[in-house]
Amino acid sequence: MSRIIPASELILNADGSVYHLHLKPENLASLVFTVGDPDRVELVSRYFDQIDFKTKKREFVTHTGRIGSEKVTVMSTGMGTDNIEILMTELDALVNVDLQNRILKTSHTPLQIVRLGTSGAMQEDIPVGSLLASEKAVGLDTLMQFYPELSESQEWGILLQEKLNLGFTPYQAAASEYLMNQLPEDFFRGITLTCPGFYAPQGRSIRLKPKLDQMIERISKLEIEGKRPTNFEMETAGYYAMGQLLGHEVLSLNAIVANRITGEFDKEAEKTVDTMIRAALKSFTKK
Ligand SMILES: O=P(O)(O)O[C@H]1O[C@H](CO)[C@@H](O)[C@H]1O
Ligand SMILES: O=c1cc[nH]c(=O)[nH]1
Repeated sequence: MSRIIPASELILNADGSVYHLHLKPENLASLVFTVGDPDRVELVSRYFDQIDFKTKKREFVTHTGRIGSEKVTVMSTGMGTDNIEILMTELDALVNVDLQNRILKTSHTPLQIVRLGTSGAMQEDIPVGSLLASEKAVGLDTLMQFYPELSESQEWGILLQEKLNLGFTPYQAAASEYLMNQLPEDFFRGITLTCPGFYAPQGRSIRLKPKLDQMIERISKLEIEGKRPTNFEMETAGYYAMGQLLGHEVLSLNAIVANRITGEFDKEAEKTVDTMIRAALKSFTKK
């Protein structure tokens, strides 16, 4: 007999929707595009042929509709891997838990989840305005301290711990090869550092000086099998790790809006994000 998940663990709203996302199973497509910024949701759904469902709770804004005959969802997550843990757990519950009876379903349904985010490059030859798919992501946050060990090798986490003298081992997880193979060649492929903050955790200094001296210089020169860390953002490692543990296909795409070596910010960031959105819709939908 399957465990009945208590009401305090799998929290449902009065209408039967999952607690934070405010979605019911029928509101979700199996292809889900995610964005950090709630205002970016409509920049994706404006390319849908029809929108059948819209909802909003906290930073989680969802539009579900169709491109041609294909059902597609776009939703926002806000910033940080703590939000990604909620997103991935509740998306998974929508397809893999019998919400009425509060038991796990006996068959597993995988989702395809594609992040459409912004990011800062840490290599000079990845200019602002370019697009990058994260092959692997290394999490400098503590989320994976609370979940089972990831099955893949953790060489980047171990190297970063050693070179930055960290008191913990960052975790590492990879993109879905299935989704990556559908992406055009003109996307850079890279090793993404997922940081638990935008300023000091990404080597930025406004009034407070980051504790890690020369962080960007130290990280950007690291190399494993001819590959170097490429970019900073705040969610990808959480997506990849949760996707791996829960059995979903996940890919993170990054519009490079900052270059941390040249000090530039993309003057046409909105255009770069739109180029990424259109490339993703073309690659992952049938139309
Ligand atoms: O543009 P989004 O998708 O929010 O992604 C990036 O931008 C935010 C920081 O400005 C972080 O969430 C980071 O991961
Ligand atoms: O430099 C950047 C740009 C966007 N998002 C980040 O997290 N970092």
